[in-house]
Amino acid sequence: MSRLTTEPLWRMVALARPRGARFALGVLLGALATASGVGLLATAAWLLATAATHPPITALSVAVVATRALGVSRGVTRYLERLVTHDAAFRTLADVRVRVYERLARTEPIRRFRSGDLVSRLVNDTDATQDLLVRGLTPPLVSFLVGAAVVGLSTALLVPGGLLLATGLLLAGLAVPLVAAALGKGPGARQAAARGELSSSLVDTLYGAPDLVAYGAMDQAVRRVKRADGELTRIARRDAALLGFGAGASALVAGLTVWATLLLGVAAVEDGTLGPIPMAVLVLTALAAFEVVAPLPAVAARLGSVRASGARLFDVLDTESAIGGTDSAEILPEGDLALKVRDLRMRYGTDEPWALDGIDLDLEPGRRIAVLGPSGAGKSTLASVLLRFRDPDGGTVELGGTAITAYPADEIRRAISGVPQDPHVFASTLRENLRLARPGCTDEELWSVLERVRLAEDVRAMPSGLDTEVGSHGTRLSGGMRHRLALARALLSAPRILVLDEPTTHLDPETRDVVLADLLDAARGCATLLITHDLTGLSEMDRIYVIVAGRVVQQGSHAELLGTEGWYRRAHGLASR
Ligand SMILES: Nc1ncnc2c1ncn2[C@@H]1O[C@H](COP(=O)(O)OP(=O)(O)OP(=O)(O)O)[C@@H](O)[C@H]1O
Repeated sequence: MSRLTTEPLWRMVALARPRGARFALGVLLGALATASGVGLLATAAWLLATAATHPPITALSVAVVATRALGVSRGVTRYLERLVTHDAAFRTLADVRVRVYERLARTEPIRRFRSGDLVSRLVNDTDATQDLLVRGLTPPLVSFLVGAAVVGLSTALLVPGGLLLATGLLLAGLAVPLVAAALGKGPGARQAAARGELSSSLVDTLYGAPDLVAYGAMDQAVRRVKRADGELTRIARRDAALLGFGAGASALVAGLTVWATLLLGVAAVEDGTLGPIPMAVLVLTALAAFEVVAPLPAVAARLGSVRASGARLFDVLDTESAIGGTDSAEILPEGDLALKVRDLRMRYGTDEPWALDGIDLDLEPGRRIAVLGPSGAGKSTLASVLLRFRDPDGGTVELGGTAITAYPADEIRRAISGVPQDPHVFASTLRENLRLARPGCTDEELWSVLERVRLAEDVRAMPSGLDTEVGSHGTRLSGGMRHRLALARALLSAPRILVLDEPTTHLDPETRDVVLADLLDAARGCATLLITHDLTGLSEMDRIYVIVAGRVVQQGSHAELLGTEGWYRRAHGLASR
């Protein structure tokens, strides 16, 4: 890739390409608005200077009308410019957000990023794109177009005046912004990362508060938040100082140029090379011309931080998808589907050991199987391959006789639903948490599925029933209720295969037995794959696969395995025979 195509600023601008026509219209309207402003002052200067010579009123009427027209056009075109560029920028922002979310959905939950930092990337760094497009793209183009026109007009009036104005505009519109950009580069580059650090340390502290208090580590965590906040405040102060420098330097150049133009003009009037009226126009046009370049130093000072935000945004967008076939439009056949896994191999990197090292297993419609194994055996990895969060590195996984990699991930997840170890419950009502799986479903269907997972009685006892707010992460529900809710949600999506990944792992032993029995009961009739490291509920399974270090070391029914020498018997505390 060339340097241009890897430069974050350029890539951010390129994101707006589909909205190119709207941005071009925005530049045109911006140029008209700014030109109207300059024209208004130039016409007003002519009008005032001419009026001072007491001409007949008819000599002024065209200029009076022009002043009015330019005043109106300045307001209207500025309004339209804002409307068009913001509309184009917000549309681009929406496109970018969708791309970021799609990337996150395709990548196995992005473990590289801490949650607070990821939120900062999604919100602040994505917003920087809008900042660049609205403030960093249109104003420089408008300044260039209108600046050139004003210099042309001034040169036509008085050549040295035009040259002086060109020099002043280049200083205020190019040299000052370049200095501001150079000074802002370092702090700007640190700003986005500092915002991410503050956000993640805050999120960690808030979510980990009970543990931090329990271990007496709260002070340390708060100090970390304060440090991150202090760094961000220092950067913000430098940013403000830089903005002040840019505005001050620009105003100084503008003032000096206008004074110099005035002196030049007076000399030219004395020489007789310029009339007094054009002299007034020349000076006031020079004053107006600096309004054209006024926004540029502030834009340049922010480029460093916008660039760093862009780099963080593309860090997410460039994350390799862990799965292929995302463009496929294949549809799964209706009806029951058999799952067939053959010689499945998967590892997390070419230098990593095999997490799955040749797994074979079968799940026929309506049957129930368990995958049992110690921690680190590869059970969750198997679930993530089945749910298409990752692709196999070898072997096949077939659903209804076709490899799952031939289907888009969403299609597979329509057929295979999972209840993860730690199901996420959204800070909303029970109804909304359930309807996530099937948006149009009726209350009757919700109650029916709640009955199935034995949650209906608890929900009826709540004063607001289905409208009960469950709190952030479902904190107002017990662990067992959260798992039942997650299963209800999975069942609502009417899956053909249900993957229960250690569904009761965080519960106490007694609750675990009851919840698991209820979950299996509720899932009756649906092909079920139970992933577990404990021995609860295994006698209910049609077949049990024991996995150790990514390989199936034993398989059979509960009774068969108990009767066979090996891992399963030992795990049940039975001595060798
Ligand atoms: N995202 C990852 N990146 C690198 N290695 C990973 C990743 N996830 C898991 N592993 C490794 O793959 C192997 C299998 O892990 P996996 O989580 O599938 O085991 P598990 O049987 O589900 O364990 P547990 O019961 O503790 O959840 C382990 O050696 C683990 O360290």
